[in-house]
Amino acid sequence: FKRSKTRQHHKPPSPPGFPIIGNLHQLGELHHQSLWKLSKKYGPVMLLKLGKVPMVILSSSETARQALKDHDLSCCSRPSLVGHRALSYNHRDIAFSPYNDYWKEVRKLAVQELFSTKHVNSIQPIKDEEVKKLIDLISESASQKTSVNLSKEFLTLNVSVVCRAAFGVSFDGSNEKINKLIREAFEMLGSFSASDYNSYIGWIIDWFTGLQGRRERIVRDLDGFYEQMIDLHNNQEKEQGSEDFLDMLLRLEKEEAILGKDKLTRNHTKAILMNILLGGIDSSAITMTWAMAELMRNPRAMKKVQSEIRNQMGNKSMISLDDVDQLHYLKMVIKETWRLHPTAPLLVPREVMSEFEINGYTIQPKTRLHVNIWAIGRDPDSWKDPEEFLPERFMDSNIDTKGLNFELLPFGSGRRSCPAMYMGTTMVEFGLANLLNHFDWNLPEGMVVEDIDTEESPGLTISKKNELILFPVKYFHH
Ligand code: HEM
Repeated sequence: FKRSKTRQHHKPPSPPGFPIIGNLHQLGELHHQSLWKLSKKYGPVMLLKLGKVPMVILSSSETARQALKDHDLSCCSRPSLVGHRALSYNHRDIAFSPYNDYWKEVRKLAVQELFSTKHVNSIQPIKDEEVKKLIDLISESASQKTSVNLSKEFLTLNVSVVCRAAFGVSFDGSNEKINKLIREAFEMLGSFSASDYNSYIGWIIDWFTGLQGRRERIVRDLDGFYEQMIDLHNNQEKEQGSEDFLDMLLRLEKEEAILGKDKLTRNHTKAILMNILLGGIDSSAITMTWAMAELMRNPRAMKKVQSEIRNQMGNKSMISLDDVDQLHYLKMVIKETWRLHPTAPLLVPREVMSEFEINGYTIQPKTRLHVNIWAIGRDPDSWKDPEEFLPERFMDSNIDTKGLNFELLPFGSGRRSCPAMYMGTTMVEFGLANLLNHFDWNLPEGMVVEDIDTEESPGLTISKKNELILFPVKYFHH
């Protein structure tokens, strides 16, 4: 008895659940918030049962470090979830692929060809043009004294940049449909599907709640969109040396290239397009919207960031990527935005491959693992006055967002961290710097600072639920 007891696994604490559903009912609409509340009672390593599936939630920087650094290799696979599977053509993408040779090679290819500093800098002219277009559009609103829906405009800006940069395709004027499709896809990806927790009756529940139908429609619409992009591509005359990322994928497809053990097919190409489309557009747009919302809620920080930009840039009509490097307060504003509003609050779920321990608790293979970076950003052990938006907290600190400071992980950490950190960060910094330079921003008539809410809409990524609508006033340098 003594021997069997010492061999017993030490399970993390769990909130009590119900038979069959386990803790599913405790997830609420905004999972990260419900899990944050539960973690205050059950601690930074918590085990939940979703149906039969064990899920561990880590809610402190220290436990995140243990998982993502010390045991990264034991937990860097992804679970096979119904929604992810459908959107990724059976995990043929980068983000939802399990840890295998295909994933290693396709990620390496994307890092070299698309996300490298060299490539990101080479697409700067596209960003310049698209940001200029947005400035012109907002200037028009300023002169007409009409409002601008920043949530929508940031999404449109990022659709244009990403589609032009990665696929060489412009969708001027037809972005509305894509914007909606992307948002719906993320909501679907973040919703917990019953089929993932009960393989016998789950699909009936999903069918009954309409999730299955919605999923099928989104997958069909996105597929149509990729086809459209590929067609446009095939019909374009390309000059030599002007191959973009999609050209390269189509070429590799033709050459029947092998990545890991997989021969690259049309479905692989589409799955990779999905990652770029969903990963690339939504996250930057969401961050830009939250940053503007927080600056509007904190006029002192708004004044300070605008003074920095305007004093340092003089009357430059366009702030370049190099200029942005000198804008230290702007960078602090963006870090503070990511602390309070991380794009993917629970990161992308991981799956444990081999047993390891965190804080003395055993984490078993096949467990789903989430790191609640939303909770970590509000942890009073890591942050003083965590609810306050205070960019100055980064003034004398070395904390950055590259995945080595576990109290701030907007891009995750370890093998599965975001491969497009540089691309995402530069997009956010560049876009915000220019808009803050060119315009002052007012609230709609009758609205006061306290009326700007921070309600979130659910999903794998959390956008601002109520759109941010502001009145621009053109700023002229004296
Ligand atoms: C502000 C911008 C961005 C933020 C905050 C962000 C955040 C994240 C996060 C939190 C993850 C999951 C990390 C984990 O599970 O540990 C991730 C993964 C990923 N992101 Fe980003 N991202 C951004 C921009 C982009 C862009 C521009 C692209 C592509 C064009 C992109 C493509 C990806 C891909 C492919 C993965 C999956 C990596 C893997 O599983 O190996 N992201 N991102």
